[in-house]
Amino acid sequence: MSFIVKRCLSTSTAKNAINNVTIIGGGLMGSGIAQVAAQAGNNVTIVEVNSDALKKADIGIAKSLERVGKKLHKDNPNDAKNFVEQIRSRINGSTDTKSAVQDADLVVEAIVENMKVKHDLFKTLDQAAPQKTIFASNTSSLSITEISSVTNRKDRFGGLHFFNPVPMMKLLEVVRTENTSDETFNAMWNWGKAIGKTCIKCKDTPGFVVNRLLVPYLSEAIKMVERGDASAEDIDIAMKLGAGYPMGPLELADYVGHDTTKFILDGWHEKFPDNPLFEPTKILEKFVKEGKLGRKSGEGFYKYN
Ligand SMILES: C[C@H](O)CC(=O)SCCNC(=O)CCNC(=O)[C@H](O)C(C)(C)COP(=O)(O)OP(=O)(O)OC[C@H]1O[C@@H](n2cnc3c(N)ncnc32)[C@H](O)[C@@H]1OP(=O)(O)O
Ligand SMILES: NC(=O)c1ccc[n+]([C@@H]2O[C@H](COP(=O)([O-])OP(=O)(O)OC[C@H]3O[C@@H](n4cnc5c(N)ncnc54)[C@H](O)[C@@H]3O)[C@@H](O)[C@H]2O)c1
Repeated sequence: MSFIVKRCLSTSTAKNAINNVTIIGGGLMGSGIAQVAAQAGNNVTIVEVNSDALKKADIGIAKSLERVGKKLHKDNPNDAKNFVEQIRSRINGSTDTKSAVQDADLVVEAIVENMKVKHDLFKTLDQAAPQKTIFASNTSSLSITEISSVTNRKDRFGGLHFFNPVPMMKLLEVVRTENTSDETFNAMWNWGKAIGKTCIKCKDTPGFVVNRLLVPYLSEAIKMVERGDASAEDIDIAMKLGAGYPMGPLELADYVGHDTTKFILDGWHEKFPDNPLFEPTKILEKFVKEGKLGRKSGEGFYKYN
């Protein structure tokens, strides 16, 4: 990843309305979104809070691309290496939000799940980005309408909700608000298809489709551990072997990140206090307080090295 924002003309995506994509936040999700966009031929800029965070994103992307490259070029390590380098060369890093959106056709926000922090960011972005730029949030649970309310481009604003790990998960939820124009929705939808995802259309309802079903399931599994109904390991084995899920719910909660799940549940509990599905869980409180955020911090229900 180059640390200087420098655009080059991409011929492979000339027919596509969206060529230049800026991703704000290069964490778990942002780095995956940057990777798949670059793999599809987009010029990508990742914005992070400092150069260490950019370096971490770059390392994560390189590791993930190596796995993809090995599969694509099984018999030719040189081609695999070139593949990784070619995709990485399309990704730039920046710590300057304003200059990083100057040429953007699309900005995808993937920062912390907190309305105030997202509002502060989008106010800045709205002033800095050209009129044509479409804004999208990768929020897991917040209202896209509410996030967009601080901008003057509510018609050019929607949700693009990816799944973790982005390079492997095929789904993209494309969310439109009452204000999202047809043109914006179609551009987001076509971009989703161009980067290889299967898109579904969602209204701006809490959790869209997947998280409205998944988060209460994860939360109930955590409460089962709290109640001592079964161990984390046994619950995970049960759901893998008894329900055919690729990961058990506690493994998956570690994978998603306990800070993210806690933000989602807290937000919904505040908005819908009578819904028992959104009641806070003691284990999540404790994990987040202790910095045990799951796989990304090295520990959650399980330990990772
Ligand atoms: C909360 C949010 O808003 C919404 C969400 O994101 S909810 C979370 C949604 N995600 C899920 O439910 C994930 C469920 N888990 C899975 O689908 C699978 O366990 C998994 C794809 C993550 C990993 O698969 P698994 O078989 O367990 O492990 P592993 O053998 O390491 O990987 C399988 C393949 O994926 C590839 N892979 C896994 N992660 C990868 C990554 N980050 N980059 C590139 N390739 C990757 C591996 O190279 C491997 O490829 P191969 O089979 O061709 O060799
Ligand atoms: N974790 C998941 O499984 C998942 C899945 C889908 C959607 N989401 C959503 O995606 C968003 C990001 O989640 P994540 O898991 O990638 O979080 P993360 O903590 O891994 O990454 C967030 C990144 O944003 C950076 N950041 C924070 N403020 C910033 C700013 N003002 N400018 C630039 N960078 C900034 C942080 O340094 C961090 O690296 C959240 O809204 C979350 O709800 C998460």
